[in-house]
Amino acid sequence: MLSRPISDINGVGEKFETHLKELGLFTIEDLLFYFPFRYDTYETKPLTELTHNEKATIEGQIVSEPALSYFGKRKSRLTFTLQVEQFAVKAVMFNRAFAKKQLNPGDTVTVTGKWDQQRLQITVSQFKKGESKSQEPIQPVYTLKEGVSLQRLRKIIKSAIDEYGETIPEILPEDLQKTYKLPERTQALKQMHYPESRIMLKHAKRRFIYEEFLLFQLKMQLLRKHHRESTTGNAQSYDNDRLTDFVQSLPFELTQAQKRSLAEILKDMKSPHRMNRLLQGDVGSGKTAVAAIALYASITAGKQGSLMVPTEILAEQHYQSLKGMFEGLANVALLTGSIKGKKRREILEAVERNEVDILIGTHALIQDEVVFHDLGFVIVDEQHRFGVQQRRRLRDKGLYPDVLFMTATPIPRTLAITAFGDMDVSVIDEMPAGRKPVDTYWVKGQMTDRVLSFIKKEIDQGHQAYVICPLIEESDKLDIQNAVDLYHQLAAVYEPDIPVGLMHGRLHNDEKEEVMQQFAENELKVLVSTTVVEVGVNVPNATVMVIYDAERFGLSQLHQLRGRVGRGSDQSYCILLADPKGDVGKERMRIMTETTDGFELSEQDLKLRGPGDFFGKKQSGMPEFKVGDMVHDYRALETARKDAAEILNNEWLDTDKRYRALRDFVYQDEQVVGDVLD
Ligand SMILES: Nc1ncnc2c1ncn2[C@@H]1O[C@H](COP(=O)(O)OP(=O)(O)OP(=O)(O)O)[C@@H](O)[C@H]1O
Repeated sequence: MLSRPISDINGVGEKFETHLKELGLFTIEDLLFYFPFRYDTYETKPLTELTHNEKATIEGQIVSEPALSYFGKRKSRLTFTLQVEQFAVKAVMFNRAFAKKQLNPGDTVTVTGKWDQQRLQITVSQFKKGESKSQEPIQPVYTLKEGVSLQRLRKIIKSAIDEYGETIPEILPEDLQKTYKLPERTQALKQMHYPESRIMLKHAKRRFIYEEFLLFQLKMQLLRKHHRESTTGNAQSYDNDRLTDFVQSLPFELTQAQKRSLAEILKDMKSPHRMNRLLQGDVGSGKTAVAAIALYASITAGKQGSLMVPTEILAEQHYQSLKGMFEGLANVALLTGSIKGKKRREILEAVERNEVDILIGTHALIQDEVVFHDLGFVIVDEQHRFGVQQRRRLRDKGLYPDVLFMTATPIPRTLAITAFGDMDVSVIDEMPAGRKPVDTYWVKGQMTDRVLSFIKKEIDQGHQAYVICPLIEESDKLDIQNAVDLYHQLAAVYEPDIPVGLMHGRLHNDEKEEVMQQFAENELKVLVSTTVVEVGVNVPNATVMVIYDAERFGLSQLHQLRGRVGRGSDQSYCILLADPKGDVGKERMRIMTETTDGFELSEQDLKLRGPGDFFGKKQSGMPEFKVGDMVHDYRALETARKDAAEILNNEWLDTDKRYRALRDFVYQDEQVVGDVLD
């Protein structure tokens, strides 16, 4: 019934239907669930309770003849006096000359607009004749389009409710409705469109938020379960003794959090199901170390492993460090876009012949020419930088390889459970012993000279410094110019005593490699760089991170950059040079100086920016909710997640009569039925 076309509703002709389709409304169900994005309230308050500049609704009697005047090109102003309680209020209406005829002294009107406390004046945006009691106090506001006016939309929604309202199925089982005191579905739906009171609207919203989150969580968790149970994977029987020897050969003892994450990963590897796990941890918490051990486990099981990272610098760095770690134990090779010709062919052949145990690289790894002999384990670093397609292509190069995603962006729990509800998650929430939190300062641009002498002082003590240049877009020519300029400026200050290097994305790969190598070997003391060093770069001797125009970066990015220092046991410093104009910018700087905990910081970031922005718009892949808001309605989300888990654990969805309607609804989604996942 509800899936019938919208044209079945009285008053929807062909033309109107076309306009509605442009709004994404095809069926009666689409229309019924096309909820307002906002509600305006028109409840009157006594004048004395109004605050200056508030949007207010007042009711009064017109006591002066409305006066119309014109100004500019066809602009008009209509003014009249209203008697409200014992006060004379001036009402001003712009560009509504037509209203003069409708408004007469003695009339009672209800006007809504911006309230000016000092002048006892209201700038009217809406008016209605008659007392406020006769008006609807809460007005829904919908997204509209040309050809679809508010009145017309409301009219057909009303017809749809009248005609089809009773056929809307209740999908939540009674016990859940009772537990959370949720109104019944049809009733709630009516309230969403025609709210009778604030409180009834609140309950209606609560119901739909919960319903939306529960359905989402059920689908995500079903996908995960499905993935675990039905996909054949490889039970990798790794050699425990060799693995233990390897772990013991590392120059440090693993933290408890590293051990826990490793155990979770190894358990997945041993099981016949395919691993689909996210390893997250703060910058420098030792994720790469865990990943390396897991890769080694896979090798002892006779498989090949592969590590895909987002930048060439990072690929090179991982290659160098893994080569060192696996000296005499495994063959490690590097494949990036800049390795060409004969060398490339040799590497590819070696990979195919199983002479390479671990292949590290950028997205060059997913090209068709790369053929593995037996790929058993895939690690994808900074996974949100790769598109879903890219990740899938790498995974498909093996026969059901285990997949581990790593991210150094500590994802707030709120987001993790929604965005990655289909993955298992391991968290490294502990820093290696001996780390000192990075001291972070926010200074104004005019203090640059003092910052430069501070850098010198640290370098005199044998340390190194990064100076990050004001840019956001690596591809922007102007920004590269910024980096080059800053480099010349600093070279003029420091050289020849202190060698300064320059790094940016437009450098030739050989040059990049060379600069990084020189910095890693302490030949360069200061590295002026764009954000290419943002992820993963590991030079523990660097203790200073200076960020120019820090207000131009988001909190997560600042935190990533700061994570390049404080990687050894020496005290490190992060200096944010910033003159933020707006409050959000100032707030960001303040948060940075107050916390070094990446998880806390990203929660704050989420609040400042909103979830849509968190991963960058394009790659976000974040679910969009119609009624719920992940940040604001966090508790509902958490509750829904737990309830979904309980429903699935008890198999109520499949076996319990009370859950039948919910089950039908969940299984309507093709994603849940098919084997789609990434
Ligand atoms: N348990 C540990 N104890 C001491 N040092 C450790 C430990 N684990 C890793 N390290 C060292 O800490 C540094 C950071 O580790 P690693 O590169 O693995 O972190 P990461 O989480 O991958 O960092 P990022 O997110 O910045 O890429 C490295 O120099 C590494 O050798």
